[in-house]
Amino acid sequence: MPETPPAPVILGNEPGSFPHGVLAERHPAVIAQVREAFPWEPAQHRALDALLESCTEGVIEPLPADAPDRERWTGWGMDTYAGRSWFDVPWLWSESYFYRLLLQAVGYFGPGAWQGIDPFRPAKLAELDSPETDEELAALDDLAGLPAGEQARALLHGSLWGNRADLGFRLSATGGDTRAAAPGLVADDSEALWSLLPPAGGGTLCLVADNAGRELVPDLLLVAHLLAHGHAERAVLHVKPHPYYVSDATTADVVDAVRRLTGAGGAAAAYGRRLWDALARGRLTVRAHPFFCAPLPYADMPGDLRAECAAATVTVVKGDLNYRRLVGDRWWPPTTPLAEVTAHFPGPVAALRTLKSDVVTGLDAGTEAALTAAGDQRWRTSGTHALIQVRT
Ligand SMILES: O=P(O)(O)OC[C@@]1(O)O[C@H](CO)[C@@H](O)[C@@H]1O
Repeated sequence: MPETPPAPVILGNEPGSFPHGVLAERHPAVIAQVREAFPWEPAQHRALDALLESCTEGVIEPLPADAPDRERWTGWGMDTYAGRSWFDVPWLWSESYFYRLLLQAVGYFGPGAWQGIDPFRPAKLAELDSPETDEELAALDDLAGLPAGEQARALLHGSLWGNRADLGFRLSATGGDTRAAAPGLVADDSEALWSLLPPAGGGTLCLVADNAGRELVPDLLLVAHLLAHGHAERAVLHVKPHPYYVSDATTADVVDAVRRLTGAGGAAAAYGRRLWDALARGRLTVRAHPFFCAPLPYADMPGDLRAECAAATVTVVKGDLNYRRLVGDRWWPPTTPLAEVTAHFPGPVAALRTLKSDVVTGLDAGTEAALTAAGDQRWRTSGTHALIQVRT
């Protein structure tokens, strides 16, 4: 296969670009949201003030000497980027580091009384308790009467479009209208995914989760179905080791989601009980590897995680950020073959993602031409389009 030379890494330093808007507008909005979410103490308010000033006008500061993960961040490039503007370093790196410093500001890593308090939890719980979630769970009663194959396809699409319900995405003007009509698939390799996961096929599914709440619930429903119908004998759900990108799922969010299901009526409760049972029997495992909050592409995955993905029948990566990390956060021409940019990945991999950043690969030439003909490039970032891509 011909090698495509690596495209330029995306930075946030071009005013008017989507990445620049995230750094200049979304991050201040996230700080404002966090500030209002809890009755913080003066030291936390001062730290949030300092972070706001740093991330908009200042430079990247290293973690404090006693930060528990300082060494890890040194290995992830902190010394290289310290002292530089947030806008001039790889966008993926500055976004990740922003969330790390936000947790620092509110005392998440301790020591102290605020250790382990998730600053995004009120927003996540509000979403989980929303009437929209009620409606989505009630719809499961209608699904129950359909043949298993149709249920599987509906649940796959539920998981895919669940990625639109992204709390961080709703915070800034640079995001699109998440209720926009006429969503479209720009690539659909779902048949390849089903051939990797046939009914009664056994094997292990790795699912790299993205957002909590209205994305994690359909992800869990899909996993419950795949386990119940033997598409996988075992599933490993990879979540974030700590709060990240506003709504990313942690273990606590998995617990909240499963309890939300078991506490609901009808078919939803049956899914919840299946998941509860699968966890108890070791058929479903939750993992929170530190690399899932790393500011690096999956090409740099450490050996233990590589081995896990290599042993899986398929690894399904959810959402926009995981896609950026899978293919590399670069200005790829959209027709760059997916097989080339995912050649590093240690086993079959599937991406389920709504498009919320500029990165896209693996489009066929006709699709790209039709999308770009309109002149409006918002299909890349507005969350109105989605893809199911598979590299076997
Ligand atoms: O991974 P997710 O939840 O689908 O999306 C994450 C996201 O909202 O955050 C980034 C900007 O902060 C973009 O990559 C994307 O729009």
